[in-house]
Amino acid sequence: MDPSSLSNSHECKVNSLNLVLTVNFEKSQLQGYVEVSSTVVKDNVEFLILDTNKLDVSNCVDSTSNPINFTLVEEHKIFGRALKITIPEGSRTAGKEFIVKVYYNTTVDSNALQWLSKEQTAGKEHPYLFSQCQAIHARSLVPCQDSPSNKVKYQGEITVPKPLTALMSALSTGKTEAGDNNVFSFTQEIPIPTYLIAIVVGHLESREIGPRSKVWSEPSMVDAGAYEFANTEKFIIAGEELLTPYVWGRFDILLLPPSFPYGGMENPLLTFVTPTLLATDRSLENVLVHEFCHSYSGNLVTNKYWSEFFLNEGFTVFLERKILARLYGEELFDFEAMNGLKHLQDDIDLFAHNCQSELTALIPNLDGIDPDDAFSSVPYEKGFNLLCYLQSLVGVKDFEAWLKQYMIKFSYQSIVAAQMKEFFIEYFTENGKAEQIKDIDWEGWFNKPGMPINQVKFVSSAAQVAKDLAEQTWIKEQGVNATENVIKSFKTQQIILFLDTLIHLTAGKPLPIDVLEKMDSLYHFTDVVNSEYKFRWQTLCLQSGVKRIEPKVVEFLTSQGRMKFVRPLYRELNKVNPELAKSTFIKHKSQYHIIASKMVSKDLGL
Ligand SMILES: CC/C=C\C/C=C\C[C@@H](O)/C=C/C=C/C=C\[C@@H](O)CCCC(=O)O
Ligand SMILES: [Zn+2]
Repeated sequence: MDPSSLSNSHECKVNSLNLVLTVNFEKSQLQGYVEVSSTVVKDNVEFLILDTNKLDVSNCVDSTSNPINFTLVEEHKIFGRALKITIPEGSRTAGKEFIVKVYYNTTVDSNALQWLSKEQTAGKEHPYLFSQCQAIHARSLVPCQDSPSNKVKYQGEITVPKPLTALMSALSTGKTEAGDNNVFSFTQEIPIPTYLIAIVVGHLESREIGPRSKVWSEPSMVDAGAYEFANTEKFIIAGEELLTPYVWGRFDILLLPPSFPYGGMENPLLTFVTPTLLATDRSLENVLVHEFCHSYSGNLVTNKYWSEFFLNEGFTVFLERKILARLYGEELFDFEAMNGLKHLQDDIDLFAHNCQSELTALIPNLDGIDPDDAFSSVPYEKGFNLLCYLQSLVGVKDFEAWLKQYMIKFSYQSIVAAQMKEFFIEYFTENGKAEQIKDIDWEGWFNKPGMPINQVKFVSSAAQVAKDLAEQTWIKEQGVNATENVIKSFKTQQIILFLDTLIHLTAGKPLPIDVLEKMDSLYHFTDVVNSEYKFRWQTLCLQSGVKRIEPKVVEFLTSQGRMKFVRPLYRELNKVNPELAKSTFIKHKSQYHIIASKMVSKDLGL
């Protein structure tokens, strides 16, 4: 049973959802109904139980519009309200189909949705709506069995005011006119977990960037997006070579407004990405590779429960780095791995500081815990390190062969780590490698908090050069002999590692202000476009007490809402200037996504 869901797919399993909704921008509401088709799993099951959160449910009817009894159970603070729908007596037999139409509206408190006024968009002429359902927010978009353990097909019929366009994480099947509105139709024929249901409505335009890919965004950003993500087809081909043919058909990209709270979200057929990836030189395309890799790990082979999130993210980071290494040189794999370890250590330290070290286990206990509160780099980087360790035992070639078989075996399923472990042992025992894998401490890997228990050594000379520049030239020598030359030859990822190393090594012992000023006069970090540099540079400056950076920090904090940037930066600003941090957040709170706003509020102790 999924501790993050109140639903009962083990008794009555939902197979498909048909969302028939009108988008009402005046009220910031989706209005309409969902037709839920389910199969009764056991005899004598009285109820179909769906998750809802902050939804107004008005009625339940059968296919001939006869009313069906329902009750909304008292609200759980984290998991919302269970909707108990009475299954008619004649259908309470295992194998029987049960279809119910649930009439409902979303509310302004629906976590999954962000409604932007026209002033909050780039074009300033039309309002905009987008969703973010991972991990447990689909229930605030549509009544559903909101657990990754259950996969559903879905259809959508979305009515939007002209001239806006609606898109979903599904195939577009048509558009019809209805007076002042357009009705867009969609179908997702591959069963997916509900966290992958997605919708966007806005003034959208698209550009072809490959034989199966388009970039969508507001008109003013679409060319920049098309340039930035031009390598998409190369990633798809590399993924198909490493794994199996891409089954989803299209891989389109939606470039969102700046308040999108994540780098990217792997909504099938329509990956959502933040505009903070627009570095103008394609240097942040690794996020796109990451989202593409979720087409396999996550979207085909899905974690059954959120506690097993590393099956989605650890595998995806591993695939992402494999593909990047194939395209841009093998050393990149170790380079990224070294950088990842640093982030892992930072997050483990942060959880320890907050007395929550148990959440740094690869499979943490999430009973009663909001998955958003447990989110960190642990499932990403520790999961990645587990796979590197397993690969080191059996060799790269055989491990890659296993990975392909793993995808084939578990595609279209939701699984737990024990199934992955069992298949690994079975596969390598049959392939003559029982001896190599006999001492794996699975229990320690899965359940022990903290850093990985068996650390694979990563080697990268490019990483060493970046670290040397930080350690030797700037920390030891305080920049006395620094010139602008060395960094000129650096790739983006080296500059990021350089800045990360400085942040890491100067924690508690910040660089003097004049040293940072000299660095800025040589490297011009204050005015960079690249969001990854900006975030790290501003962090360093705040830690050293560079006062002049504060207005720049406020500008960055209020011009985008990606949690990876805004949460740590607000925390840093709060340490040196709590008044500015709090007043900035309070003033701009409404422009952030609800999830981001909730997390920053907690971080600032508001
Ligand atoms: C161990 C269990 C922890 C968490 C459970 C699952 C989901 C957490 C929830 O907060 C949703 C996360 C969504 C993430 C989407 C995209 C990320 O990969 C982006 C990473 C950060 C960034 O680049 O901005
Ligand atoms: Zn991911």
